[in-house]
Amino acid sequence: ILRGWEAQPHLRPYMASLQLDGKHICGGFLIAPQWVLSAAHCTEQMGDKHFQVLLGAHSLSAPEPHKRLYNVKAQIAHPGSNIHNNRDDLLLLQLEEKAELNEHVKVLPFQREDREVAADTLCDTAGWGTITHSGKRPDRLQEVQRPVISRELCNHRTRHDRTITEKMMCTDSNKKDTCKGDSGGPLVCNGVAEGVVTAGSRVCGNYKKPAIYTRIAPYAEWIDSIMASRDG
Ligand SMILES: NCc1cccc(Nc2n[nH]c3ncnc(Nc4cccc(O)c4)c23)c1
Repeated sequence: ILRGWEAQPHLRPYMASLQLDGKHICGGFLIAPQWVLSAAHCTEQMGDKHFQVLLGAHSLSAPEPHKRLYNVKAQIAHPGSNIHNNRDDLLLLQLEEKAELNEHVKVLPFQREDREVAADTLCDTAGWGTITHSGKRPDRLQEVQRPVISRELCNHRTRHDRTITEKMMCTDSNKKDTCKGDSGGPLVCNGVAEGVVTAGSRVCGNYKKPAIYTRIAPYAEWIDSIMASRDG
């Protein structure tokens, strides 16, 4: 997160850190006691390693009472996701067991009605992604509030030039923005997860490249079918 601020500890108890060998790679969030939603592009760095999911954390390094690292029993990328574009950039992770829910670990509801979030709506996004262009990584969860921009503006020739589908949405990226390591985190509007951070052009903080999110509502049935099909 560029030009954001430290989140109030544990006020975003749905936040997950996807880690490889103890290193934060991507964000994610708890959508059910045993399921985390993230971005399919996050698996591009895995090689033959397996993610672990950190829940209940504010600091990545300090001991905290409700922090717990979960192994992943299954990880399902959306069948339409691929490395060449941002379409269907969703990843479902089934934890080895149901997360222990408490004040610091909670499920975040996601939008099921497939209706656009109005432009200028202020939404929140959070993550342990880089906080400077030089790639400085925070120890504690950061957050930022950004206004939604219309798909028409986001698709302008000088912005993302007609690559934003009706299954994506955008927020203004002037200075304050998501960045490397924030992929997979939620875009929360009025307390509901409307989108999942995707890297898009990977540019951060440049108003000419608005931040892109995979809208969740169009995928509600896919998400439900995967969760139901695995000892749901
Ligand atoms: N704002 C959109 C967005 C959301 C999530 C991730 C991203 N960026 C990135 N995702 N993956 C990446 N691998 C390498 N570099 C990256 N961005 C980068 C790095 C240094 C300076 C800078 O200005 C941008 C990214 C960008």
